[in-house]
Amino acid sequence: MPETSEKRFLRVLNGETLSPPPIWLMRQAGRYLPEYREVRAKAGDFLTLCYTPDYAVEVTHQPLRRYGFDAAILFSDILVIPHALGQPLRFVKGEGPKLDPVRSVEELGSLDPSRVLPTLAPVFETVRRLGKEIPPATALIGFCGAPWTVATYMVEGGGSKDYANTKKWAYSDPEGFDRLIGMLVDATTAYLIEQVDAGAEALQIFDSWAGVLADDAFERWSIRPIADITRRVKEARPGTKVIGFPRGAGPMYPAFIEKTGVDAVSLDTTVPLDYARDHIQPRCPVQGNLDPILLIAGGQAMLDRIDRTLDVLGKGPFIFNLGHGITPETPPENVAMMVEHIRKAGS
Ligand SMILES: Cc1c2[nH]c(c1CCC(=O)O)Cc1[nH]c(c(CCC(=O)O)c1C)Cc1[nH]c(c(CCC(=O)O)c1C)Cc1[nH]c(c(C)c1CCC(=O)O)C2
Repeated sequence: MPETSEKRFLRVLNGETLSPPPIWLMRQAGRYLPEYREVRAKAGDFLTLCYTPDYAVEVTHQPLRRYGFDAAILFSDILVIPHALGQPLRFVKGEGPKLDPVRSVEELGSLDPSRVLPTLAPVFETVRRLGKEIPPATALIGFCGAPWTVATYMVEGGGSKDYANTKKWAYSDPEGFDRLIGMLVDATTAYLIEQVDAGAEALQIFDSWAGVLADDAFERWSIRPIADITRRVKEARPGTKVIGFPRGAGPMYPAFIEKTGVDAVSLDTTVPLDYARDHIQPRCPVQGNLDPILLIAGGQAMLDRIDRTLDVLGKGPFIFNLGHGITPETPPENVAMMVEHIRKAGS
């Protein structure tokens, strides 16, 4: 018997196969929901939303109320780590996050790891409150960005198309770049342990830009730091479940699972279902991977793909999710249709 509670999401992380599968969506709290936009307007600034437990708890609840998802994910952002290290960060409407870039070992001197946990205290308060307030059958997921993905924002100063500044630093001064990655490993490990202590029941590590690295660079800057974080969190808090999301890793998914020690992986949209069933699911429970744009299109195309996904992955440990975050253009009624269809198909 699994040693966890009966929460369906945790049972699958422990290796059980459930029909219908548990469901949650990456970025399930967000701008596609009018009630989110209302709280967002009240908070004014996005970071104020993340750092005000009253607001963050409320927006975490919103998708649960509508759809009864099997898991809640803490409302915060992967970029609170650079912000808490002291790197100036703002969210510009229509442009996404903007940071004052750090591009050398010398510039790392402006960052202060001792600020991280005190600055993030409101996030831990949000987790504590969610643990008490979410429905008893709903699991609570904590999260962080993976060091590589967070580093791309820190070095580029925001989003990027080619990650050229980050790669130039990494390739020309790998030891120096490792200092940044090491700083992120330390800060992220402490951040995740605090989330577990506050009540997070599983953790997801988002490596959204892992797929732009060649195999040796993927090994050094995606796998190795995630392995370090996973090992250290599990040593400090035995039994903690960790889900990895090496988006775009393709045929490197199996090596990622073996070498990082994560308990489950989130599959991006490009991972073929048959490949996932044959080469990934035998190694660990999987989560994914509906194209978020199919959720905008809706209709029969969406329902057909859901059926095929359930058909191929539903015979093993599987959590229904998207292959990447839900987008602001998604009609909320399509999400309702998706959830209803999955639950009907499995009952
Ligand atoms: C790369 C990344 C970020 N943030 C995140 C990632 C990894 C996952 C992924 O690849 O999608 C993760 C994230 N961001 C957010 C959450 C909250 C929890 C949830 O999933 O509901 C989570 C898990 C809230 C958010 N984070 C952000 C919003 C929108 C902010 C707003 O309301 O204006 C939300 C709801 C802002 C954000 N945050 C980030 C960007 C690039 C942006 C701007 C682009 C965008 O707006 O989608 C960085």
